[in-house]
Amino acid sequence: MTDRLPHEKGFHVSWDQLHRDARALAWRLDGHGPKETGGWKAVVAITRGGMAPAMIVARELDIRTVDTISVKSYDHQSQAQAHVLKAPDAEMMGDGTGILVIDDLVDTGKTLELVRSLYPKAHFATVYAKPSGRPQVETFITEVSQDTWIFFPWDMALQYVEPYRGKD
Ligand SMILES: O=P(O)(O)OC[C@H]1O[C@H](OP(=O)(O)OP(=O)(O)O)[C@H](O)[C@@H]1O
Ligand code: HPA
Ligand SMILES: [Mg+2]
Repeated sequence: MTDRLPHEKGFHVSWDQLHRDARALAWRLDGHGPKETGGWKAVVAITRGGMAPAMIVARELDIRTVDTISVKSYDHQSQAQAHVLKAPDAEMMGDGTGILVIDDLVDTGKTLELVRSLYPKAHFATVYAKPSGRPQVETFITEVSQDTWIFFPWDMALQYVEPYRGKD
């Protein structure tokens, strides 16, 4: 995973915004499933960040078969490696034809690169994308610059902030 400290900008996503963007992603994907499987046959969420977007997409597209894949990234002397901790149902996945793989965002693209190597015919969709990862994703909604850290609603809490014009 990319460290957020060197990121210059922050992009804060509320639940409401996430909901609207995930719905927009679903609408973009609607009707674009492959003919050989009669459209999209299942949604696979990349845990954990892909789970909320995947649920929203599955609801919008009326897909009730939902599975997960868990990918863990490791840093070996700055060479990031990833491996699968939990795979989705192998019989359902096949080569990925008709499967919609959903994640919250693509950053370097390493997570999707690994999943794509396992299911080359799947369709890869994220809500947000950064330029380095864009080649790994077929469909996304909003692009942010590489030096932007995206803050998701499940990682944030409402808190008091001082008025802009202070008391002194
Ligand atoms: O394109 P990449 O550089 O691979 O980064 C993107 C991935 O990193 C984050 O997940 P993370 O591994 O932090 O786990 P989480 O979803 O459980 O928070 C994010 O949810 C993506 O899955
Ligand atoms: O910008 C990000 N935000 C949250 N998690 C992430 N994992 C990789 N990049 C990001
Ligand atoms: Mg993730």
